[in-house]
Amino acid sequence: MRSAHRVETVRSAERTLMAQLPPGALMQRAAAGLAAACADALRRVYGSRVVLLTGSGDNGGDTLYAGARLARRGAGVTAVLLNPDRTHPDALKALLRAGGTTTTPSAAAQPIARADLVLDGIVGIGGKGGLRPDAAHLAELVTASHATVVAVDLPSGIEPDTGEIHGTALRADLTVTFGTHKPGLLIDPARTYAGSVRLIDIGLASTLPATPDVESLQHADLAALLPHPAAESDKYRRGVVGIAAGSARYPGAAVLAVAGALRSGAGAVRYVGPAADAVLARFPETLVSDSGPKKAGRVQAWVTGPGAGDDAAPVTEALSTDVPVLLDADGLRLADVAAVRARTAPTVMTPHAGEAAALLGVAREEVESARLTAVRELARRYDATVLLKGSTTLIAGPDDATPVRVNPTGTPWLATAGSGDVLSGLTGSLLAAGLAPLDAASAAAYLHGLAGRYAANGAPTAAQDVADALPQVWRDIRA
Ligand SMILES: NC(=O)C1=CN([C@@H]2O[C@H](COP(=O)(O)OP(=O)(O)OC[C@H]3O[C@@H](n4cnc5c(N)ncnc54)[C@H](OP(=O)(O)O)[C@@H]3O)[C@@H](O)[C@H]2O)[C@@H](O)CC1
Ligand SMILES: Nc1ncnc2c1ncn2[C@@H]1O[C@H](COP(=O)(O)OP(=O)(O)O)[C@@H](O)[C@H]1O
Ligand SMILES: [K+]
Repeated sequence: MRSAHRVETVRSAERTLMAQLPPGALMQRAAAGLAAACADALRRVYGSRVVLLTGSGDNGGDTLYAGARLARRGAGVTAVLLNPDRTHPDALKALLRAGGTTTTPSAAAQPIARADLVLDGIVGIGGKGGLRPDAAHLAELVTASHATVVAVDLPSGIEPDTGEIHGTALRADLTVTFGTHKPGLLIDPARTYAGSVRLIDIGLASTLPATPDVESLQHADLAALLPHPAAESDKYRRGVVGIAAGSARYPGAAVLAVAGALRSGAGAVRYVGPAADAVLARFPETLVSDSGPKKAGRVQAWVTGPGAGDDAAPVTEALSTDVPVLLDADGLRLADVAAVRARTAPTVMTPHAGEAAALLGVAREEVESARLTAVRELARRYDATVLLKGSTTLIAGPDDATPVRVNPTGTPWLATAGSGDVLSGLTGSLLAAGLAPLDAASAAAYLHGLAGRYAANGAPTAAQDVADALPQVWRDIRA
């Protein structure tokens, strides 16, 4: 599991750790890790040209100490001081002793244009809001240069706790972060500003709380979560997933939801709705029932909503059962908030940003720019597990104390019609297999993202191909 902690939590853990160590020890650990990462990025340090964008806080201090280490190895290092009077004094002395030089923001254009490497030490976890004008000007010069950009702790200008960006932020190729990930490094829009992220161990794990604020499943977590049939399994023990989806107008949504469910570990898939012929033509193994969800026979989880059009009946009926329900697409609009809140079994909702915006009564852009706030608010309002789809898929449980999950595997190739229907069936299958709602939804997002990558393999793909790639993803994870 990859963990991320909010600034307040990081600060408190740092205080506890610092009290156990000699003064400055943490900053030296950070600077040593940062210098090593920069050396890797440069490949050859001796003779390279390095520019340090230096703010007046400890983020600037880390940067100057790392610059001193690079200067001692033969790099030509120039520090651009945004606030010369308030620059970290000891770190500045160390740089100058190592042979580094300083300059002002107004004279920074030439050194930045000639740099091989730029370190962004303008602001770290002490930042608020977008970059101020002089720092924003430096960010423009960096964007126009060919230098590799390494952000120190975070790309300056992003909101560390949420991944929001208000104004200008600096775009990095690599972010070297200290002690723990910060939520903003994992969540869009800020995530794309961070480039690849390298975590430096400064000993903080010993003082951070065990429960992070945000977390992200990794391969090993998936391998442990995926259901696997045992010797005594039968189709009911493996889980029967019910799909109440599709309409005469949108039969394809039902077919794709069934496709996702069949390839995700359920022992059987039951279908109810007007698209039975289309479903059977493609998947003869589906159990089709003429009645609604309540009378369809044994089912351990229902998926409802994809392609439903305006028919609220199957949605309402599925919600009235006492098994987990996945609500997607039209189902989100057709479901009554009070009915969802009143359920005793879990509900998982899977809106994209547009659907989430409609449910929250805000503009789509508001959801996209503040994903963490939106997913938490929906989970709270509906007392449900909410999976917010998009460039970074987030999953929140109804309880605020539970970390929000961020899916690390997504790919923009998944932005293709019907891929969300595959995800619904997939999630339903994992719910039917007995996974807890947060695990089912985050494991499904993980599998779906990888299946999108496998299916696309660098070229356009379609939703059916994503479903077809699921078994190979499954095999690779279990291997
Ligand atoms: N604590 C530790 O043990 C360890 C901490 N470590 C490091 O310390 C960093 C945190 O340092 P920090 O607390 O000094 O804050 P920091 O991020 O440098 O920012 C403060 C400066 O930014 C400025 N500023 C603010 N907003 C701005 C904006 N929008 N645009 C432009 N400027 C803005 C603000 O200006 P002011 O408001 O004071 O005028 C002030 O000068 C952390 O990220 C990590 O790198 C590591 O060494 C490991 C051990
Ligand atoms: N830019 C993106 N990057 C990664 N994944 C994306 C992106 N855009 C969309 N997706 C994913 O593609 C899927 C699209 O689902 P959805 O919007 O419901 O489409 P549909 O309704 O056509 O099935 C979701 O899993 C979503 O997370
Ligand atoms: K920074």
